[in-house]
Amino acid sequence: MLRKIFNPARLSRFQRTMVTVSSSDALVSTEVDDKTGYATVTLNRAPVNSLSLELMTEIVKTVDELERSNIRGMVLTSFSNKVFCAGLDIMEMVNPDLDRLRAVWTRLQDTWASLYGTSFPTVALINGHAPAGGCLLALCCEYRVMCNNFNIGLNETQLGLAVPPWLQGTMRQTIGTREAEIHCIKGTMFNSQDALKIGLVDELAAENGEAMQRALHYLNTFKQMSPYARSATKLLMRNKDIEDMKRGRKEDVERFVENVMNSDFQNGLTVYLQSLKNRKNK
Ligand SMILES: CCCCC/C=C\C/C=C\C/C=C/C(=O)SCCNC(=O)CCNC(=O)[C@H](O)C(C)(C)COP(=O)(O)OP(=O)(O)OC[C@H]1O[C@@H](n2cnc3c(N)ncnc32)[C@H](O)[C@@H]1OP(=O)(O)O
Repeated sequence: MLRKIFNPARLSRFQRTMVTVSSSDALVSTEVDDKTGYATVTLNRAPVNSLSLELMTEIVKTVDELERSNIRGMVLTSFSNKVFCAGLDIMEMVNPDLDRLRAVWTRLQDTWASLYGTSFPTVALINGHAPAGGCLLALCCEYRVMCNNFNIGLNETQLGLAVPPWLQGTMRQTIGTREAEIHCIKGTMFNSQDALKIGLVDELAAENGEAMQRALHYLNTFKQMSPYARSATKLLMRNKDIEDMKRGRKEDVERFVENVMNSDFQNGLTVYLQSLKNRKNK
C-alpha cells in the first residue's frame, strides 16, 4: 500500500503559501523558493552536524512539514563547506543513559524513513565530508551531488558498530549488492572521485554554486511530469523497505543498545575520540 502520494488537488494551496521557516539559531533551517517551489534544507549544528537526538528530531519535523506543504523538491545541505554531516553524535554513545540511547536509535530510524520516503524529489548537496550517518542522510535522497576533495562512506565497522539491515539495503540499492557487501564490511571511506566511480554519488562539482546548479537541474527534470506518477512510482519502490524496517525496529534498537553498551565498544570509543583529537593537534 502507498504510504504517501502527492495530491495534485493540494497544488493550489501550495501556490498560494510560500514559506521561509526557522530562526537563525535553529538546528535545521529551511528556505522555499516561491518561484520554483524548491526547498533548501540546511543542517546547522556546528561544528560538524553530528546527529544528536535534537538534530534528528528537527530533521524529521522539517521533512514532515515540507510533506504537508506540497513543495516540489528539496535540496539537503550543510551550513559548513567542510563537513556535510559527521554521522551520529559520538557523545550520545559514551556511557549513555539507556532511555536516551534507545530514543537516539529510534530517531535515526525515523530520520531514515522520513527522508527516504518523501513524495517529493530530494537531492543531497554534499558540500563536505559525509561519514556513516552523514552518508546515510545522502543515501536517503534520490540524487547526490558531491563537491570535490571530501570523503563519504559507511565506516561504522571501523568504529566497532554493525551497519543495520535497512541501511545496508539502501547502500545495496545505490551501488549494487557485491560492492555494498564489501564496502559495508570493510567500512570503506571513498574520496569524491571514487564515490562517483562506484555510483555512491551521481555528480561532482568544483564548488557549492556549481553543486547547487546541478542539484536544481535534477529537480527541474520533473517539471513537466505528473507529480502523481512520479511520487507513486518512487513510493512503490521504497515503501516495502520502510515497512520492513518498521517491522523489525524494536529488535534493531536492542541490537544497537547491546552493541553500544559492550565494554569493548566503550573502550574503543574512548580511543577513537582521542584519535580524533590527536589528528586535530597534529
Ligand atoms: C544491526 C546492528 C545494530 C547495531 C547498529 C550500530 C550502529 C549503527 C550504524 C550506523 C549508524 C551511524 C553511525 C555513526 O554515524 S557513528 C559516527 C561516525 N562518524 C565518524 O566516524 C566521524 C568522525 N569525525 C571525523 O572523521 C571528522 O571529525 C570529520 C567529520 C572528517 C571532520 O573533520 P574536521 O577536521 O573538519 O573536524 P574535527 O575532526 O576537528 O572535528 C571538530 C570537532 O567535532 C568533533 N566530532 C567530529 N565528529 C563527531 C561526531 N560524529 N560526533 C561527535 N563529535 C564529533 C571532534 O571530536 C571535534 O571536537 P573537539 O572538541 O575536539 O573540537
